[in-house]
Amino acid sequence: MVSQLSEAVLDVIADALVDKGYILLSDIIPDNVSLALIEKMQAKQNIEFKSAAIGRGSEQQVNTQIRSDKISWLDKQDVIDNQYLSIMEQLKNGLNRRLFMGLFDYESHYAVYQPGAYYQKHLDALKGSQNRILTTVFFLNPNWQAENGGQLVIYDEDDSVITTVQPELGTLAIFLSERFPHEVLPTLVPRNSIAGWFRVSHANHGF
Ligand SMILES: O=C(O)CCC(=O)C(=O)O
Ligand SMILES: [Fe+2]
Repeated sequence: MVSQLSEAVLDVIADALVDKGYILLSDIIPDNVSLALIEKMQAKQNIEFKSAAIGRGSEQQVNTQIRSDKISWLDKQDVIDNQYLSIMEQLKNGLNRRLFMGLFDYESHYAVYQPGAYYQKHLDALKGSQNRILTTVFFLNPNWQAENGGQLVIYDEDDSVITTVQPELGTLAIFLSERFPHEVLPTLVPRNSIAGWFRVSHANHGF
């Protein structure tokens, strides 16, 4: 069964993106999907995860000074990955209908931050690059304790903290990729998440 995002939830998300550029949600991904994603991550750990790189194309490099998570990309062909991806597809269509954002595709990876891992403050997209438009981060850690660290800190354009997000199971953060610098504080215990980005089609932008 494919879970459905209600029109009311899509309205709330669209309004928040217009008003503030970001939103934190809980309870929009059904528990059975979250649990399947957790199991999937646990099964994959240590086999299929690779050190995450920064930069794009030929400039890609692993730099553990900046980020030290390990990642594994989601795949539409995988039944469990597809449960999450189909909800993101509904989000994409719902936002395009409401805001004419022209979101075209979505790429996402599981990420595991082992004890000591972090991701220094960064933007997910260069201003004006029109590559990554909207970022999503979905957390998969039941009973997260604040003293574990590992929070996602989101800053405004003047580098003041807007919000500090505990990576608790079921929380989904959505924010405009070019607008909000953010960082993952060092975690003391393993921290699991799925980070994803909606992109526009380059074909629509003269490339
Ligand atoms: O896991 C998180 O809280 C955010 C990860 C992140 O910022 C990224 O992968 O670009
Ligand atoms: Fe990021």
